[in-house]
Amino acid sequence: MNDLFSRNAAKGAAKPATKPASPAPVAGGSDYSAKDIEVLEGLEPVRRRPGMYIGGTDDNALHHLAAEIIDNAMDEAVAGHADRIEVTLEVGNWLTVRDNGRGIPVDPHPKFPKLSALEVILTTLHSGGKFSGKAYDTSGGLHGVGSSVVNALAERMEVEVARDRTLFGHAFEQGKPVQKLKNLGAVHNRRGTQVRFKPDPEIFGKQLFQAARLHRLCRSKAYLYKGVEIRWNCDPKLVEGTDTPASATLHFPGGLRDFLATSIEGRATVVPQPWAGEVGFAEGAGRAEWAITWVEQGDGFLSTYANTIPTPQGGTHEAGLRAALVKGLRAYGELKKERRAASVTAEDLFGGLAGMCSVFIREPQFQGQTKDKLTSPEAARLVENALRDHFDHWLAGDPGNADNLLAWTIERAEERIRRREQKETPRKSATRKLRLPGKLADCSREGVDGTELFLVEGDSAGGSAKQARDRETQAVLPLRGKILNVASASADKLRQNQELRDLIEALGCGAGDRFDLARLRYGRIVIMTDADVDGAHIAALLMTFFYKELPELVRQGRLFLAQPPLFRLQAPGKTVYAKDDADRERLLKKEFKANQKVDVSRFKGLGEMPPASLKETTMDPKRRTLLRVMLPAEERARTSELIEALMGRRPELRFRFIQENAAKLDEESVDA
Ligand SMILES: Nc1ncnc2c1ncn2[C@@H]1O[C@H](COP(=O)(O)OP(=O)(O)OP(=O)(O)O)[C@@H](O)[C@H]1O
Ligand SMILES: [Mg+2]
Ligand SMILES: [Mg+2]
Repeated sequence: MNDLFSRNAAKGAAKPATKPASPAPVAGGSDYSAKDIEVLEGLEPVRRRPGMYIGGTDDNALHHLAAEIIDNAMDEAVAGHADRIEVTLEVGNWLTVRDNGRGIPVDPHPKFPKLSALEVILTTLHSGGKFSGKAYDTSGGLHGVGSSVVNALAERMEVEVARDRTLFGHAFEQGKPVQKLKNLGAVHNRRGTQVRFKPDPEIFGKQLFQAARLHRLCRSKAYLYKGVEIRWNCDPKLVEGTDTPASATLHFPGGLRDFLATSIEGRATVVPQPWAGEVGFAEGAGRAEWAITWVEQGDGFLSTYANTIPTPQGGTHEAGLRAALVKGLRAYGELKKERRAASVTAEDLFGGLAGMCSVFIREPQFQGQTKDKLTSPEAARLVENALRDHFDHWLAGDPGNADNLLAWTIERAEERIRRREQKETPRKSATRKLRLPGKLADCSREGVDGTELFLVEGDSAGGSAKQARDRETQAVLPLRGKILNVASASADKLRQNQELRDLIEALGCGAGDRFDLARLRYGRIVIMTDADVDGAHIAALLMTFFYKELPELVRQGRLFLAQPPLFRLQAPGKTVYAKDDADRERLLKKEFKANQKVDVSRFKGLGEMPPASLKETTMDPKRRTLLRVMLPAEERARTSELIEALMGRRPELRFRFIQENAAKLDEESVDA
């Protein structure tokens, strides 16, 4: 090690050097000098600043420890030296990872002859066999940091290496060796490395490894590399009452194609078969594997990996994929003489994309030790070139597929352009002169895009909704009492109704003949009434009002129904919400154990729901489901007739209108 950087050298040098040169301390100043500069040695920096190495000390950071050790075993497998990895989680937060690879070298290290290579690897940062590319070809490890960081942050770590028919053992606590490397005698039928460790509660507090999360990690690793079998095991107590298996053999010769199939199970896709394949890069620079499709509704996802390391923040490989797809689709559009294809952007094509892309490259560069993003510059070009060709062939080979995808993407592009135009009519300038009803709690965002108006029943529900909302984008208008039955009321009578006048004022777009969609002040209008018969009636009345007075707003898909739950089911450590009786029975069976005591409460109204629950279940765009209210084309002509029939004379039919028609007509779940 370099003496210049050792702590004592720094201290020794500091004293004589600073005295003569340091000026007299000024008032309030400090005497800040070289003696204040610390140089941490060995693994101390890891314990002092875990964030730099594992991104923090939270749940993600904790699980990153497991990923580091599993990644090392995967590197050994991908290099062709191991084909089996066993991952075992015990009660007490002990995790064991064992592979049948070459085993970490245990011979004395040339640079530190008194230490085994194993000890050097585990007690020094930047020690490893992946710097030169001689021992590994396309490894996920590259810094020589991972296993030593885990060791530093473990209360105890026990390593066993089986090499040349001999078993060796070593043990560490908080990164410090507590014994010498031991020869544990002869072994047969065993080779490879086993690392067993327990994260240090001094660093991670009471946080524990979660079986579900580790199982998922193992599963994705097995999908990413067909040449490995991962045996997952955990104490059955840790997965009681959950979907996670206590043991599983994970081996997927179908690779990413199968991974995608299980990940989108049951969702309708734009193309019947995914675009999937595998291709080597030019000049043996590595390879890529991918499986990609597009979901018709809701958001998609894109998971990218480099040398089996997940890269949630994307990076250069993802940029290459984007470029290949966007350029490929535009070129196809040109070929088909579809002018509108030129306006397609990555956003349009990737919003509903669902898929995975995994690359294996030499000497990858990542951002930081958590490796959330690939930064190797050459990856963009390698991926784009290799995938572009393949994508072009796929499009040309199945015009049915390709035309579907093109039409779907163009539709999204046009929707995006429309949204942008709306946004350019700024909210406040267009509406400043408007009178707004006093009880409207408006949102603060300028512009219409992304904003919502919630129509709620009564002041107490209004109060809850105001606390539960996102002030920036969500406005709340409480409507008092039953609004008029609009189907049988005359236009004059309608205009006199205070509640409806307030509603039209808040919307800003006028009604009837004076309706102008461009002046609508919100992106979405959401009817949020109690989950009972009265609530359904009010919702039906409001929907009728919109059909009659602002039909264009409905036609444009701007009207929605919120879906508040009716029941809360609670047991220690678990809360779920049910939307009706059937749902409650289903959840009781599915979510809780047979003999468990579950506290079931029924919400009398939204006003009774704690704002946090209302937010979580009904209002938060990330977690709720909304129903879009729309009439299918063939029903549109009959709209007024239909409404007369349901709302005019026969009140007993009212509830059916919302229950059946609203559910089966063109509504779709959004935000899901
Ligand atoms: N399961 C294993 N089998 C064989 N060798 C291993 C194993 N685990 C670790 N090693 C050796 O120990 C070295 C150090 O591992 P460590 O995780 O600290 O760093 P790295 O994998 O090289 O890089 P990174 O810090 O990016 O993970 C590796 O380069 C490899 O030579
Ligand atoms: Mg590593
Ligand atoms: Mg190391």
